[in-house]
Amino acid sequence: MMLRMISGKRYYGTDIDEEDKEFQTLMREFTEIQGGNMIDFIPILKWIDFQGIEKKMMKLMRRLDGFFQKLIDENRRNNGSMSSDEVKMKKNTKLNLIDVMLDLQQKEPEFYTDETVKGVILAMLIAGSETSAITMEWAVSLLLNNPQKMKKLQHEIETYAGHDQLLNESNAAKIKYLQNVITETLRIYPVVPLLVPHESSTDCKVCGYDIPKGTMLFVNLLTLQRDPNLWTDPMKFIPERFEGDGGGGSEVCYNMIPFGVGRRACPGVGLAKRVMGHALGALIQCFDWEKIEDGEVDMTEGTGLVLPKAEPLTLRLRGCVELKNMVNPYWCICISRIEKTFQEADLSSKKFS
Ligand code: HEM
Repeated sequence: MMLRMISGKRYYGTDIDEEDKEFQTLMREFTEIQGGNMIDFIPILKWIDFQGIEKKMMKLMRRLDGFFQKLIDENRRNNGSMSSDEVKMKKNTKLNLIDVMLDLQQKEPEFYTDETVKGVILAMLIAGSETSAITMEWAVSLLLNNPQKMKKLQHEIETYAGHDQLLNESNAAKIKYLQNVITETLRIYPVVPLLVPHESSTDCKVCGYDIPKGTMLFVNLLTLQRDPNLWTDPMKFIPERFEGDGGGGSEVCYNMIPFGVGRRACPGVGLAKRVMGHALGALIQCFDWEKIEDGEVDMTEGTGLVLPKAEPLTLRLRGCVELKNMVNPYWCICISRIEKTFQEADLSSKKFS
């Protein structure tokens, strides 16, 4: 989805070509290297970088840079020297992010350089893809371990969207319980558990402690959002706690800040909530979900800059509704690990109407 917004292209699906493979490899390598990178957090490790992370990252960034440059050049060739209005008219379709940035480049070339455009592409991909996918994986796992909540959510979705139509973006945004499920998931499993490193620009005091200028500061969301002094039964999955006034912890009180707060807070919060609500809601509307293993889904946390599950979620889905006007129910399988499970289980779409 992020890629389609950025370049109008789609590198995932069944018809995979060389370009798709190259992109998937680059993204996987980036995640792997970044996941094992402690240098940004403990700078002294830079001097004993035995895994050669910095070198590996620089090499990878050169390849990524080349890939993004090709995307930009392609858009530039397609659009010629047209303004965004002309491009829009010509394509009779929505513009992608590169189109918009190239249009800005025409107006302010010294600011919107290709370097800047590539930086924005990278930031969108890195910050916007795994975060939402991993949160949905945690949400589904929590729902499987709490069947009553799953039933309640299915009922709410059915009440809003019925069986005749696939849940759409605006329906999903109105289902309060669905939004509460996502909020509660982000409380227990905040996907960016230490936010991103911040640095004090002047000497200051935080909670009575003197913080000198230039100190790297982390915010530990796991401690904050699971604090028994702030939350009743903090490790229990209770989406209902956000009903009414929030029932313990609203973002205003800073008890819960999965998207950060202030000037450098996540700018993708609106998009993320919409995407997760829509995708998760549609998946739950279309399928009954079953655990494969006996017992509870393993909720062990993995390591990395983001907070993945240690063990990828594997599950069995059974189509539970036949929706009218729905060409391919698989459009909504957007969690790559789930998609992989489908492919492995050889549940081709024809078998699955
Ligand atoms: C579940 C989904 C997401 C979560 C939990 C999340 C969380 C965060 C957090 C905690 C930060 C750091 C804030 C801070 O340090 O104070 C951040 C930064 C950022 N996020 Fe997200 N994010 C999500 C989705 C997205 C999406 C979909 C986009 C892209 C459109 C995005 C774009 C960004 C960018 C560009 C930054 C850096 C902002 C800056 O440094 O000024 N995020 N996000």
